Formats: sequence, C-alpha cells, structure tokens
Amino acid sequence: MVGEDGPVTGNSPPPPENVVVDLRDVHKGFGPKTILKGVNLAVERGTSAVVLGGSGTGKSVLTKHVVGLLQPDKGEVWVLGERLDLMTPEQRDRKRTRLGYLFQGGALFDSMTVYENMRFFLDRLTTLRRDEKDDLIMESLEDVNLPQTRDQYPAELSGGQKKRIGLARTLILRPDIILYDEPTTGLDPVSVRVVSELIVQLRDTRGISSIAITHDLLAAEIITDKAHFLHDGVIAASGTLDEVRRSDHPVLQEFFQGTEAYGQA
Ligand SMILES: Nc1ncnc2c1ncn2[C@@H]1O[C@H](COP(=O)(O)OP(=O)(O)OP(=O)(O)O)[C@@H](O)[C@H]1O
Repeated sequence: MVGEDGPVTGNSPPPPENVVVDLRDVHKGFGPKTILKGVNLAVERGTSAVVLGGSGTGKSVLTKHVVGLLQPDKGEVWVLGERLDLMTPEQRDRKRTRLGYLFQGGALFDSMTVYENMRFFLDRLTTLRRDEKDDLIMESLEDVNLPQTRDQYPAELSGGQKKRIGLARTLILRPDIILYDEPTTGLDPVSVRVVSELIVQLRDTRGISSIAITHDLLAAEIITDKAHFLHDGVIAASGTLDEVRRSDHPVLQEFFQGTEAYGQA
C-alpha cells in the first residue's frame, strides 16, 4: 500500500519508535545466486551497529537495501518508520535525504578543492542560497575538525583526512542515519582511531544512528554498540562485540581467530 501523503507502512505493524532500521526476513539473489536468505536486523536510534562477516557474504548488499539502492526479492525494509521497499522512486529519493552513505573510498574529485567538492554535492542535491551552502560546508568541516582544509586539493591531504572530508560531505545534509562501508580501510592505526572516534562523537553529539561494515577490529571495538555477524545469508549472531566474539558458532570462532592472528576483524 502506497499512501499519497501519509507514511508508507503496508499492512505490517511498524517497529517501535526507537527502532530506526528494521530489516525483516530480507531475501536477495542475483540470477541463480542467493545472497541474503532471510536477514533480520534492527538498529535502535542513536546507536552504532556493525556488520561483520567473511568476504563476499553480502554485507554491502545488506546495507544497500537500507539506502534503497537495492530492492529485496522478499521481506520488509523499515527505515525511520516507513517501508522503503514499498515506496515509489520519488518517495524513496525524498527519504534518502535523511540517510547518508559513506562509500568505500569515499571518492573526492581530485581536480576540485575540498570546498568545491562539497559545493558540487550541494548544488546537485539542494536549491539553497550560496551563503546557506557556504555555512553548511563550514559547519560540516568543523564537525570533522578540518576547517583549515577548505581550499586544499585531495592530493594534499592524508588518507585519514580524505576519509574525514568524505564524512563531512555525508554529514552536510544532516542525516539521521549514516551507513559506512569500510570507513577505515587502508588507514594507519592512528587514523583508524581518529575516524572511528569521530563516528562515535557524531553518535553522541548529534544522535546519528549508524550501520558500519568493517574488517578492522580496532575500528569495530571503538564503534560497535551492537555487532551482527552475517553468514550464509542470515544473521548468525548478534550482541556486543564480546558476546559475538565468544559465540561458539564454529564459523565465528574461525573468523575471530583469523582476525586476531592478522589484527583485522
Ligand atoms: N549488483 C549485483 N549484481 C550481481 N551480483 C552482485 C551484485 N552486488 C553484489 N553481488 C554479489 O553478491 C555477493 C556479495 O557481495 P557483497 O559486496 O555484498 O559482499 P561483502 O560481504 O560486502 O564482501 P567484502 O567484504 O569482500 O566487501 C558477491 O558474490 C557479489 O558478487
């Protein structure tokens, strides 16, 4: 059921008010390959969820459902009280303005300064006045503690700074939820810590809820309120990072033993 003006809820009962993302029995396949086989995952407002799992298990496929980049074959995708999977493309686009997605790599245009990169993004998505855009850009750069980089080019920034600028660009429209796909990949441990602590700071000061995919154990330890381990198309374990780590599921044991040996989650 798609309402013209009212919330898009279909016939199922909505999740409680404090649950901002609720995936219910989500299935997804590509051709003969089934990737998600009934994923259930809920995220509470103002918390950081982390999705763990082996390579190619479907972590990115899962998060792309939350931002409406993929549609489930079966199941329900509740985001901020509405069914994303039942929305028209226009309704979904409107909803997306409340969601931020920090892609792996968080690509910035090399030929543009930090300011121009952010302006480009705002020009495409909003019809704000120039001074309003400038204010938003400066506020977001301050949020990631990098206002001084405004006129620099990406080549002049460190890997960690580039990630933080990517994050500033995601923050600019004041999203309620941010999805992070490998936010610390390729960074040295000091930068991993800085970026991870920034994610926590945004949760605490702005109340931003998030879902992060990470292979990085240090990042997971800093970010995670609730961890979800994806295996064979379903969430095989959920809980605090320690609870998931202590699970006696053999695949989880293998996963964490491997990561402890290599310092990666
Ligand atoms: N649009 C698509 N069309 C066809 N197959 C896809 C598509 N998107 C993802 N897949 C397949 O789905 C599977 C899961 O991919 P996904 O990127 O979600 O894994 P992942 O768990 O995020 O892996 P990694 O940790 O290595 O990034 C892969 O086999 C991938 O090839």
